[in-house]
Amino acid sequence: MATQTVARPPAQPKRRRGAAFWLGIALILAGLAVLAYVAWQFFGTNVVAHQKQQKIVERTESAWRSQGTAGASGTAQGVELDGAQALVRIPRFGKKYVMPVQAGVSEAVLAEGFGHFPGTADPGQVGNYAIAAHRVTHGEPLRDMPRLRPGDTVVVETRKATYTYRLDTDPDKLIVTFADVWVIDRLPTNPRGGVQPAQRPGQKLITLTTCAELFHTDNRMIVFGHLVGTTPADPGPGRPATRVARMSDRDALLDQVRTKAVVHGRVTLSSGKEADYYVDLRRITLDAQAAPLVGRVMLDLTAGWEYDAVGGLTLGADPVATAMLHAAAQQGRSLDAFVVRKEEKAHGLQRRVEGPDVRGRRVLAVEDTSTTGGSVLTAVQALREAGAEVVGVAVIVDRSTGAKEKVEAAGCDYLAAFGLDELGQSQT
Ligand SMILES: O=P(O)(O)OC[C@H]1O[C@H](OP(=O)(O)OP(=O)(O)O)[C@H](O)[C@@H]1O
Ligand SMILES: O=C(O)c1cc(=O)[nH]c(=O)[nH]1
Repeated sequence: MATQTVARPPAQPKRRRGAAFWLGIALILAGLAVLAYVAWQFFGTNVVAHQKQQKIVERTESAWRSQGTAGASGTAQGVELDGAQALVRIPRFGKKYVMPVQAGVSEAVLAEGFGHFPGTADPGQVGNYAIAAHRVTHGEPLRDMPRLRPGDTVVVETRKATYTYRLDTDPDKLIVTFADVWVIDRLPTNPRGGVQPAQRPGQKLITLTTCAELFHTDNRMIVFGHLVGTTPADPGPGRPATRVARMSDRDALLDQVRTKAVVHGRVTLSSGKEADYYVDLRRITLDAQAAPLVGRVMLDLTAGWEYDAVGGLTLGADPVATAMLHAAAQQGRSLDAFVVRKEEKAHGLQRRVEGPDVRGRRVLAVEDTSTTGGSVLTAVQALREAGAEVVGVAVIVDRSTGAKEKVEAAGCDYLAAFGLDELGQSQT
């Protein structure tokens, strides 16, 4: 059988790869390395940081449980060996949100959660407890900082106590450069005269700082708040109960409102609307046990505002204002009260706003409950006509039926000590 042979093609001369080829490969590899680095920074560090932060939280809680309030601890490079200095919870960020706080603001500390600015107050102390955290990368503890609102709480737990701070400012309204260190001063005073805490010495403040934008920036977003409650920690197993857990004023007042003031049944409201429940806060503001709590809680709620007289539309506002007057006096602070009549008095001095003159003064308008906001806005209008500057509106219970929006549309900030959710009511 004849065999066929296939002629082999002539061997190709080997092509030599030029410098341009290798340069291209090097650039691609460098590009991939940069991409990998960016991906690591933006995603990888988050995964690792979350795991690390959770471990620190667990270690901290277990150390506090086993050693009690007097437990021993040591530090290395500012970081407690047996866990964090404190744990921060921010209810607006969800029930599961808990982050460790460690001493200093070095990269190593901030990679593990919050850092506590050296030289600033400790939690619960007079002065300014100033803490910082990343907005992107390393677990992103403050990614959602712009969602925080005045009135939100920040809860700081230490081995010895739990401190509840209430935020007074809007993070979107204060962006500073990294060189603006006044924000962590004992009593921060804005050199440009903008957003700042109330300028009263002796307050217990908190400052949260993070990056102002999601990508690299030297600007910082800032929010200020003040202490509204302290609950000493349980001393731990086998330790003498020298201090027992005590309800905060706010919790005690909420308990009083829930048990004494909420009445179920069909009612017609002041606005003429109908509802399935009524919050009769006169049963609170005129109650021997609850009224002193009203004074302290409302002062705490509005500690971020500067005013020297308080009152509102008679009758609901009257005992709220006098409770605040007495609570302020107990704290060594001078606070006048006033009453806004529903109509100008036809005889006597024919005044609409009774009490010390409010002309030219910064005043707070209060209310026991707000439904439509109509009553408190009547007071705001009368106060403005009387020459007062209304710094804000504060109510004990907000029924979540549009009062906040209406008051804000009239140019006043609005704060409520309790919302509908805390009373366990739905919106009718
Ligand atoms: O936000 P609004 O829709 O205005 O409703 C709230 C108002 O209703 C209640 O007072 P009410 O009118 O019953 O009068 P009183 O204070 O004289 O009892 C309450 O004390 C508020 O003042
Ligand atoms: O809207 C109102 O009139 C109103 C509601 C409420 O819960 N409590 C109250 O005193 N007034």
